[in-house]
Amino acid sequence: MHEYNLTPHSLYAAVSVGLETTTIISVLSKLSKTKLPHEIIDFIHGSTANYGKVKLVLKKNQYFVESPFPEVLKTLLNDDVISKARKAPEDCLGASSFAVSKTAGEIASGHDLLDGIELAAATEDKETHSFEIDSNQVENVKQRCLPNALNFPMLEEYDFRNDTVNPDLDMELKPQARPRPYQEKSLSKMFGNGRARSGIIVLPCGAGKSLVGVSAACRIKKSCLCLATNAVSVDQWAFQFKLWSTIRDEHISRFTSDNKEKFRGMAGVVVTTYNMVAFGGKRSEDSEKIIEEIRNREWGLLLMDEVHVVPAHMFRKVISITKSHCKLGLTGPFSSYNSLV
Ligand SMILES: Nc1ncnc2c1ncn2[C@@H]1O[C@H](COP(=O)(O)OP(=O)(O)OP(=O)(O)O)[C@@H](O)[C@H]1O
Repeated sequence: MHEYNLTPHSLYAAVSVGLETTTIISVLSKLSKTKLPHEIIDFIHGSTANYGKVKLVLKKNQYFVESPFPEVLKTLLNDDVISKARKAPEDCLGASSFAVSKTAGEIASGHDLLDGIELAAATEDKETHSFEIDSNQVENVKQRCLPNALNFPMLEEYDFRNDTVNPDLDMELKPQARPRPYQEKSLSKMFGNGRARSGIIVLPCGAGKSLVGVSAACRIKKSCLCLATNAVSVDQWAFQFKLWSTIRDEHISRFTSDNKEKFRGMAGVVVTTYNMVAFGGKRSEDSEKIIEEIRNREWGLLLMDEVHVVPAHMFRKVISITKSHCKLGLTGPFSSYNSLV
């Protein structure tokens, strides 16, 4: 007998991979022996209603919390962690004002998770309100927005096809690279609505996580920073990129203590280790230049190998040092959970 627990978190996980409130309810009703109690239906509605109302966006190397609903931003700013993470607005309108842009009524498109009136208002106005947050605080702000706290889970989707700011990378999957059905399935969850969703893909050892990572990078076609746990893994990843994709040699580089390669061109793939990025001590002149380049660039994809073995403090550090539109973690099944992560 299998027992499943319906929690705000499990429902958030479901909507974040594209399942809609109505689908969740109708499938549960179909599978249920008895009529679905009202409390359960209300619980599902309540747990999924806020998804999509708040978005985390990277623009010109700065992170913004965006929403078509200024009152939602005000609610978030009532929270201590978030209000401290907010960067002081540059205008003189004070802390209660938000930057308003006219471009992003699209926040609600593809989701039937906002109710009709809200949705109409959001798309009609095409007005988005936002405030900037400190990049070092991004992970803390995200945590505060989760269902067990303020319950406005932040949507992190990268509309890479419409990103005209960051240069494209000429990189395709080679014809002989044919992702297996389970690899394709994990990619389709990531790219479900034509955008790249951040998240973690869990596959068993030897199932071919590298091809999944390389395929994701080939779909996004923007600069990609790939983080591995050690120098041997860095070499393997660089090899896998060349094996499966058409990336040109000059567009891929390794950054380890032994190999400090630079890529030429506007966009490229850099493969390095968590340690190289997070290292806080004195660096050689060469390393300093490369790390500056890593810090200053807006990465389309941050590909993180073996995320389950990376300690939380290091994970936070690399996330705050590097600015990326989409973050993809790859890992094996969590057989022994690392309590630090
Ligand atoms: N779709 C595919 N078609 C052909 N070969 C594949 C495919 N996917 C993976 N492979 C091969 O399977 C092997 C294992 O792949 P990979 O090293 O990426 O696995 P992994 O999940 O990273 O394993 P580990 O957990 O040990 O790191 C490699 O030799 C790879 O070339």
